[in-house]
Amino acid sequence: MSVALLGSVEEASILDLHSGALSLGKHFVNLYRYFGDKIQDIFTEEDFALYRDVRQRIQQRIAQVFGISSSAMYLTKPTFFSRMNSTGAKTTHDEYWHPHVDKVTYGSFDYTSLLYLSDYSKDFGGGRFVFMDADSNKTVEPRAGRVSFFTSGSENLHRVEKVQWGTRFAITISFSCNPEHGIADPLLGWGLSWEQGNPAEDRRKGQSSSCQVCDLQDLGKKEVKVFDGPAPLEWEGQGSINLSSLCWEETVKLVLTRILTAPTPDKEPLVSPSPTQAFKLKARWKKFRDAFAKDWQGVPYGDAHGKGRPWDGVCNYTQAESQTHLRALLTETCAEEWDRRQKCLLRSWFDAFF
Ligand SMILES: O=C(O)CCC(=O)C(=O)O
Ligand SMILES: [Fe+2]
Repeated sequence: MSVALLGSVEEASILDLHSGALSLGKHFVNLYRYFGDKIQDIFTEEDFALYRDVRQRIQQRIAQVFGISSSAMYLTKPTFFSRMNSTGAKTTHDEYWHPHVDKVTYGSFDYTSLLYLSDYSKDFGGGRFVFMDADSNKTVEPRAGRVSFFTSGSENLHRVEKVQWGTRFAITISFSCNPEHGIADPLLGWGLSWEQGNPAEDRRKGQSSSCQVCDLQDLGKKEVKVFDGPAPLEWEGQGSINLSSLCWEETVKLVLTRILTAPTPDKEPLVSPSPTQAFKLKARWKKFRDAFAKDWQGVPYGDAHGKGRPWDGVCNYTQAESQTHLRALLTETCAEEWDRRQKCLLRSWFDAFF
């Protein structure tokens, strides 16, 4: 399976190796469920090893930069490849450009990392990542091999500019400090034993799921047409999969491989902590809360950004509810994480090679 597969429909799309979720037009399909043991024609063990090694390398780097123990970080979900292009979003879950806080959107995230797989201004235009800061926005230009990482709370409100042309690939890999939110690395074998359950899902039982597995299971019952060759026009948007595109896009694989083999250079962090940062951040919490209320005035949060994004289960509430939730989150974070967070660098990035 592949990032290239993401190219089979013309809008923003995601591929989650953990759950097997792949967005196709207005739907999600579960690749593991769909392909069963044929998944071995699509993915290889090496693909999964590559993904796992990149994940480990990013995790170690985050731990090092933020001064925490790598063993206290747990891979959490959703973790996914994304593909964005300039074609208008077909569903609200494609609307990646809204300002958001990952902790609110995804629930379990404590640290977000984004590994970019294509170059701003060469492979695509627009599509820069913007930290929406109180004083001024700070922008990260995606570059193949660049990893941007940051704490997932409201100190890092952000958005992605709309992609103007070309195609932008990235992987979102996120970590939780709560072992309860941990998931295992994806394994090729999951595709073979999907019916017996997915170990990562089992570990999350009893927890409000932010993943789309339920939707996928429903979708799994529907017919998805698989064909070889170009998609007949009338199948477009009907969840068709082009088998000929089911291979790792070579450039993407190359980038991942180069990341693993290159030494990690020491680079200045994108944003350095300052003595006054703690004060600024406290103001930031308030500003965010106010901005949040204004931005989403009259818009049920779930409709605009939650229900439309099946992996955003955590956001399926109204604006008033989301504000209550956010307030609770702020209080909780202030109490439990504030000290730790303000001691940390809040953001950093490195280029894995170049
Ligand atoms: O792809 C990116 O640069 C960021 C995407 C993002 O903010 C998200 O998925 O939460
Ligand atoms: Fe985000």
